[in-house]
Amino acid sequence: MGQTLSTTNPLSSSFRRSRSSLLLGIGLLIFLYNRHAQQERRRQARLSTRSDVRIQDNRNRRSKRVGVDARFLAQIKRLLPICIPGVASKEAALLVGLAIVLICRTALDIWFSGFNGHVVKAIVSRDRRNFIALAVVEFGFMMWPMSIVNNSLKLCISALALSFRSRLTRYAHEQYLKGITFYKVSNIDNRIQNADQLLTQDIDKFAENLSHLYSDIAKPLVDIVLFAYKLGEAIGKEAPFFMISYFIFSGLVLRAMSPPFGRYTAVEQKLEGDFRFTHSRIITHSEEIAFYRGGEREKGVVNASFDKILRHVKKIYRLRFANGIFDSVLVKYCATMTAYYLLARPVFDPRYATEHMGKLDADPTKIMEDYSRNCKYCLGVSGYLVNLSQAVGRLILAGRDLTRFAGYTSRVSELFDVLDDVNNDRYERTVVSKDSSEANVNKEITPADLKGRIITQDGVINFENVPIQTPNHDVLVKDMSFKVETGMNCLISGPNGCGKSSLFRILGDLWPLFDGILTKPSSDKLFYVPQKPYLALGTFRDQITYPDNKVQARRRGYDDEALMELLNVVHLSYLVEREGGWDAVQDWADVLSGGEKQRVAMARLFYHKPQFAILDECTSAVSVDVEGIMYTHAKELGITLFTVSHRVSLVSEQALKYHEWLLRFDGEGDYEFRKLEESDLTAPFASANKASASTSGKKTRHDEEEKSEEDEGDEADNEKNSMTSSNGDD
Ligand SMILES: Nc1ncnc2c1ncn2[C@@H]1O[C@H](COP(=O)(O)OP(=O)(O)OP(=O)(O)O)[C@@H](O)[C@H]1O
Repeated sequence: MGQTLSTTNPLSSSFRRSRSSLLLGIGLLIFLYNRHAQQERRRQARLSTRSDVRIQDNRNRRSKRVGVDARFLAQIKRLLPICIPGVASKEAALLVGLAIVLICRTALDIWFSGFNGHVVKAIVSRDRRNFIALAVVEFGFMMWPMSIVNNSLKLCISALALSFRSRLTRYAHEQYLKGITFYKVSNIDNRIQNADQLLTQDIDKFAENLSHLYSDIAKPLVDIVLFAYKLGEAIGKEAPFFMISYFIFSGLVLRAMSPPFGRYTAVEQKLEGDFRFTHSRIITHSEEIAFYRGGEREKGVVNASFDKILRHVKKIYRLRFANGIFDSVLVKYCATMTAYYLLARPVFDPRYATEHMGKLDADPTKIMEDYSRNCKYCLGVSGYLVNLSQAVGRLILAGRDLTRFAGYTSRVSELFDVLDDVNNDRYERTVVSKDSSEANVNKEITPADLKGRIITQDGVINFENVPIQTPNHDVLVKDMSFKVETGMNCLISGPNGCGKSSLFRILGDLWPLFDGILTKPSSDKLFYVPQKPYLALGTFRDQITYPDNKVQARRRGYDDEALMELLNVVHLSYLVEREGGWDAVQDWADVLSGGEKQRVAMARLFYHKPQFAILDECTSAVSVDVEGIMYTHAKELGITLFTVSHRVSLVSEQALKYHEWLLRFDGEGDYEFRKLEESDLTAPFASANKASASTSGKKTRHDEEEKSEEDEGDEADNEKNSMTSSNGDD
């Protein structure tokens, strides 16, 4: 029989008897709350990456302010439609599913809190039948929905994160690999320095945080409302209010007092990245380092980098130790005191109990049941007080994580902003000032700056008053005019950095056309063969047909037999057998020698049969006889050649036979374009080439260059002196 609690009530003695276990229980529940909070923190720490909240202007090293503000909301507004394209999308369905699972989870928590109380009551009152009905039958039945709901929650969150990542990554790939945006992002615009990291890790972290954020905010909110209501019913309305207020207060104090661990994590990740980089350099350049016996030197470099990490991490540990003491006192022990007070108050204060709970039951088993329901933590599912505390704790942590999430949001939306801009011919670039006393300057290129006009026409390349200007706005040649038609094979020469490659970057649409008129065939009819050819990931066949794949090659009439004919031309047919057939997949950059790579690139040129080919010192490692065969074949295919070399005299006699025109830069802003003349070839070089070609027959251009090294200085002078006119159209 229940009766109103009074100071003489026998209930007081029974309460005293169970007081020690009650105190133990409260301590346990606070400990468990704190453990949960720690687990949450650890989970979030795992989510952090090297980029984390490092939102920095890479050039100027200015830290951008990233926070939960209007800018953040605008960025979210922009990114959300990419993640959730519509109400009929898979992501919308997953969100609804997740909401349903979250509600089920809360309903089960409430059920369990009550159930737990009943079990304790059955044990305390030694009611075996009731205990078996509860602990075996009811629990045996309910464990299935509990297990299913818990795992559904994890599944929904993971599926949502994966869907978000998939949407964002595909969108980013679409933008990044559209045309040559990937080139422009790193070569013309320089707002983002590490597109690879943004496209891989940062998008992934953003998606993961976004998917968790929904459950991390929605579920605690639902829990707080429901458990506060239930707890209010059980021990009075003031209790949940008091507990929530305390957690909010402690959360705010902790937030204000904590050192900037987010920033420290970012620095740590950067140092880790630098450390990884020192090791990856050793792997990439292992051969060169081994030849130099540079192990000791490299050990110094990697150890220095590792020491920086150690120093930083030790500093973080010291700060965490000091902060942890304060954190424990405020969140763990003061919260324990608050909970003691709240749970004991109806027992000690009969007026409060009568006022808030009607009357308190005197039956000790009922008190035990109430205690269990209200606060006890059992089998991972907790009572009202623990649930409420956990919900508030999760909300506080979610608030903290929102700042980190704002960091990811900023990085991902910055990536998309830059991609958008670049795709619309808007570029921004921080230019390092030539005068060290001046600050770096920000330069912009907008569509209004691009006054040049491109006319697409087959069989001709015509530069009319085109400036050769770098993305930094450095003018290499102020005003260039020359015209090359089909069959006018042309040598391009000039000193280092004079603008030879820049000319072709403009021709290939890699760099913007600031002024003048450029008439040229469409980009697919121009082909660039660099000194170090790019070898793609894929089969041996792919190396010849790049960027076409097998199917596209077939469509162009190239089966394996036809491709073998191309290999015969460049004397590479033996490679098919050596490397295990056309479908063999290797790391081709490692497997092929320098000369083989260049010959693969020539075979690729013949496969594409462009109208014009730019040969950028691409035969330097090829034997002279094979070089001649390649030029002949190019001519037979009707490919007009632009061959780049620092000096005319360094071009082999073989190559010269196939060129009639000369475009020569003087390195000081002037150029000449005219017919190639005998006098352009200095006698010693011509004879040296002839001699080496006739004696060895297999000598490479490198060998020839070395032989003539001594004479290079004189040759350069000769060339400069032979410049007759400037800015002249032939
Ligand atoms: N992406 C870029 N942004 C800004 N400036 C660049 C860029 N690429 C090259 N430059 C600058 O343009 C100038 C001309 O470079 P370019 O590559 O055209 O020289 P080059 O004549 O081909 O030299 P080399 O014979 O050494 O290959 C150099 O001063 C170089 O620093």
